[in-house]
Amino acid sequence: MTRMLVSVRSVPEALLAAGAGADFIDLKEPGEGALGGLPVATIAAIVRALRAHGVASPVSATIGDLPMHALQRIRAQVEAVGACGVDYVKVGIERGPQAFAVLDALAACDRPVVPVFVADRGLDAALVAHACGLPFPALMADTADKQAGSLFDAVPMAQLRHFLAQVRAAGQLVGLAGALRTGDVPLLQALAPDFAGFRSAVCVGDRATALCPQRLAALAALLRGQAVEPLAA
Ligand SMILES: O=C[C@H](O)COP(=O)(O)O
Repeated sequence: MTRMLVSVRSVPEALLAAGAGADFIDLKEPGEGALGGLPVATIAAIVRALRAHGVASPVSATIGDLPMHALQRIRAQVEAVGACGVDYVKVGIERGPQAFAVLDALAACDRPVVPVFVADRGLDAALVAHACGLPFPALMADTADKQAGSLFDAVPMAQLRHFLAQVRAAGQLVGLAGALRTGDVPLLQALAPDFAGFRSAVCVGDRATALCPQRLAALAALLRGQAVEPLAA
């Protein structure tokens, strides 16, 4: 079964997502871009609060939307976020020649990094193959432009299948995200990634607004294969 990753920005949101059955709690500031970063003090506080409430689910956090040429800042931010006690540090990977060196540098970090391929212009199979040869625990695809439709609008199904097959063959976990909606669940179930990431689909309004408990519960049920009443748009 595809596990549910939910992106949250605060302690109350993190506890809400955990209570709704999120398998992965992902810490980010959705108002700051696709991989918007939270202050490290906030990340550390959320991790502490989750553990204090007995939530054992893995926690990931993003380093913010940094360009591929900012390798020093990427490294420093991976270290700072990793030191907050998260299980995974997510780093956005923009396609282009510099991305190969960034992946090499991330693989050499002492932190468990999950590269997130920014897939608005499709996935670069050579870049993915490079990441598959490095010791990352998981690889993800996501989109930057959340207004342009979902990941399934940006990347052909055949390319997504190939991505999953490549990552699985390397023994890594594979995750998909990108403005995924409840209507995309059948496509997700057809692909069966190890996990799928959500923010837009579980908010009251756009992804920068508050989490909606009803939408969270409905999505969790759908991913478990349960029938749910349609929610108002
Ligand atoms: O990592 C997952 C993302 O935060 C998903 O956000 P989104 O559903 O708005 O694309």
